[in-house]
Amino acid sequence: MKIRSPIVSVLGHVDHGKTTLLDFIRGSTIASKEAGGITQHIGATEIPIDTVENICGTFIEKLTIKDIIPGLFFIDTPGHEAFTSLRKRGGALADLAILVVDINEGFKPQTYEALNILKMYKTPFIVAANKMDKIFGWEIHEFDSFSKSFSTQAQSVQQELDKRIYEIVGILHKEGFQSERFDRVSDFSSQITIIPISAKTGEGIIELLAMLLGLAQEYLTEQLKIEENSPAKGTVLEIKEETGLGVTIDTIIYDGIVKKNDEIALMETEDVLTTKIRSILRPLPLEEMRDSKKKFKKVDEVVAAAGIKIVAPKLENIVSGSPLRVTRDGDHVKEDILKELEDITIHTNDNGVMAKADTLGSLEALVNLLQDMDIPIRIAEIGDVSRRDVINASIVKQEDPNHGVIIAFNVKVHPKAEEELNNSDIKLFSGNVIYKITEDYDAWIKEREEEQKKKWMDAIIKPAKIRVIPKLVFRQSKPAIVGIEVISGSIKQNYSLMDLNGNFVGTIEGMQDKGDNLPSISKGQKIAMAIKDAIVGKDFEEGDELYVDIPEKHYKILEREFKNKLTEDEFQTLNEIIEIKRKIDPNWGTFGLFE
Ligand SMILES: Nc1nc2c(ncn2[C@@H]2O[C@H](COP(=O)(O)OP(=O)(O)OP(=O)(O)O)[C@@H](O)[C@H]2O)c(=O)[nH]1
Repeated sequence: MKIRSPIVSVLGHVDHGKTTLLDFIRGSTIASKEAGGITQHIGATEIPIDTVENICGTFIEKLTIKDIIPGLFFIDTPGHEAFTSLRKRGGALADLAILVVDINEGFKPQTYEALNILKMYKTPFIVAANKMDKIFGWEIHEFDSFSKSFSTQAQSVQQELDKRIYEIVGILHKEGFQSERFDRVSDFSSQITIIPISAKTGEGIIELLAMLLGLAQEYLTEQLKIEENSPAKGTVLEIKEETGLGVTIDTIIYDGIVKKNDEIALMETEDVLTTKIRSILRPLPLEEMRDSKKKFKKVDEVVAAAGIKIVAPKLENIVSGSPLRVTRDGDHVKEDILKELEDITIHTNDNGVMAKADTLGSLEALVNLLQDMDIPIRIAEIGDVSRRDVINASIVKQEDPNHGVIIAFNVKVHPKAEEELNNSDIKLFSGNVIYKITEDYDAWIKEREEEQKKKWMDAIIKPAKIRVIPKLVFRQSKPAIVGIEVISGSIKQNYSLMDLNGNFVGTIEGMQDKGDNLPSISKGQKIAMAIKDAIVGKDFEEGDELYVDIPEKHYKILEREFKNKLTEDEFQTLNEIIEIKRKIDPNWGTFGLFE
């Protein structure tokens, strides 16, 4: 058994300072050479524990974990990519996370997204409230601890900082987390720690590093134990073509050992690949890299945690985020990986949306989110949007218009697919903020439902009443043409009319005002109406009030869906119509048991 370094990922909204923070941590440690500096990995930087101790001094005296872990392993890919591509089965690859929030801007869309990812994977995290040096009046004390620097600030500056911290506390509370500024936290296992920092001046970095160690001690002692001699497990960060080497994979190994000539299993878009490692490459230390063109050193074996470049045949179709497993005779690694691929990509719905994402991890995040929203998924795939995807969506759309769409996260659209999209009415929801994409989709569905309702509403015969104006009979019959006034509601051609006793009077053949044909009329309008099949003096008289005859089915839909959309006088007229109808059939418009 060996204890490995905790893997730490940095997340946050664009420009809130993730890269600057990582650079600062790296830079300050490169500067302190006497402490042994840092180890470069592919996609990661390891800060040896001696260095962390040197920086933090008395801040970590009480922690015992510093005596057993080799260091802190920071993942260099900042942002949500780090999380969505850096996964291991059923969880995030990162053991800990730093959620960077610009203290002056607060939470932004990608901050929420990062928080959701942390929730999904249940990753312990701290909040770095960055750019505190930008608070008006802040006096910079480079590299100082937060506590020291804060104590020298003017009272108004201190108050302003706290005000902003409490805004973050408020938001986190809404998101289901208790949180506090780190020096006021009473229970580290239930409260999220907020550390005000400046990634630019280095203020507060001491506490940030100390707190990461504290968290590691609180949560991770078991998780960090690895078996040095077990076959390695890792995650593919990136697939890269390198001159002279061909296609290579940048990989983080989080457990076990990997050796040259080992057989490894990896995931392709639709299958599992096994291949043999030709060489393992590690980046050279920073100074050596500057002097020579060579960036890597060949090594024979590597033990977790490590970031390495692997050279092997047939790596062209590996997906980023793929698990990497060293295989040994007779184990089930291949089946395991295939099962994992199926868990994420196979969906049994005949009708459902098409989900596309760039990496396995981002596809998993997208699939999870869609499932949480009860959106059925027909196909989930890694890769850019292709013409075939658009055609597939069109097929679904014929059956199920709401789900004949493509929801694409962090991928491109092939020119052929673009063309196909332009020529069809398939909707593409795409972008690089997952929950913004799903929100847009949701909004679109709601809009469609409203439109649909409006169409229904228009098609439904609604309550209305007219009065036949005396002395305005233009024709007695075939059709009867009389002057009328609409007393309530609105009326369209082809509506049927009934009298006060529910007797059928005739069907409206046409409506005219000053020679213009009118498709519909509404309350207050006086017009000439042609009524088919009716005879004035027999079916109705001058001065009569006539009602629109509402079919029972329409009434039921009105009652169920649109009652609140009726105007007051329409509502009154509806009640009169019900009364008339029920004089003939007491059960008219009542709902049966199975409706
Ligand atoms: N004043 C001040 N500026 C900062 C601080 N941290 C970052 N910045 C500046 O903010 C800008 C964005 O910082 P980055 O580190 O690139 O932000 P990021 O979150 O990595 O952004 P992406 O990599 O694009 O997602 C840069 O101009 C930084 O110099 C800070 O603590 N104080």
